[in-house]
Amino acid sequence: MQLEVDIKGKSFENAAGKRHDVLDRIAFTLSAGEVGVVFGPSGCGKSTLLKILAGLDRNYLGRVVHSAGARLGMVFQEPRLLPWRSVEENVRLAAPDVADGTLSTLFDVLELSAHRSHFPGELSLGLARRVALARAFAVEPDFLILDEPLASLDNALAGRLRDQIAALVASRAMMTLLVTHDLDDAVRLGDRLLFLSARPARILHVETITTPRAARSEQDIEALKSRLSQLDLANM
Ligand SMILES: Nc1ncnc2c1ncn2[C@@H]1O[C@H](COP(=O)(O)OP(=O)(O)OP(=O)(O)O)[C@@H](O)[C@H]1O
Repeated sequence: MQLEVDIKGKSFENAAGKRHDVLDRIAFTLSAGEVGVVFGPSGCGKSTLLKILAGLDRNYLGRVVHSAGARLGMVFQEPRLLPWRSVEENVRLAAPDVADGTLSTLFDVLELSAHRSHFPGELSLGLARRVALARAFAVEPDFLILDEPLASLDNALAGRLRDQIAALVASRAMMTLLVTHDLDDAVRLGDRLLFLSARPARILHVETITTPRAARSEQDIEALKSRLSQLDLANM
């Protein structure tokens, strides 16, 4: 299972017909079992890139090749749950064939077991994000896209959710692509970090982390962060 991305450009037109270039050349591959992290300044085109990779936007130059039949799981910045359906129904609607055991394990890992019958309006943002993650994983995806899954959560909650995501990602050999603004999350979760430029986004630097996620010590993480934060990305 592999994703091959070779985007040569993406632009939008404003109401006056003026072209607005959002993506420049973006080429990379991602294999099953790998977590790619897209890291870039606000507004550089990350969500636009994810929409293209998810097949939601086909209006771009270049090509994106997925393996035939690849199942996609996607978690947006906003959890997008159906408000009139319970937590469990939200997940089952997306994954009607999910086995009861798989669902219980997922709810267990994401600490959602006590919330199965709650409705989205009763959930905090952190809980709603976990439901959106459960829904994406219940589909047993081959390609998982996570758009800033830890944004707007306090440090303790974000840390717990990051560990839960790491556990879920390790449980299935899929391709994962995660967008984040946070270098710490990037080096803790990613195998390949794609550093994007300001708009129109192009890849400035690719960092491949060879130490497996579970074997990365705090010292490794700090050393990596310190080296990456010294990259002169503005002048690449
Ligand atoms: N449908 C659209 N029509 C016109 N312009 C758009 C559209 N979608 C996005 N843009 C523009 O494309 C640029 C990149 O937006 P995008 O949301 O992809 O950036 P981002 O890197 O995900 O931002 P953030 O980090 O703030 O989430 C912005 O200038 C935005 O205004």
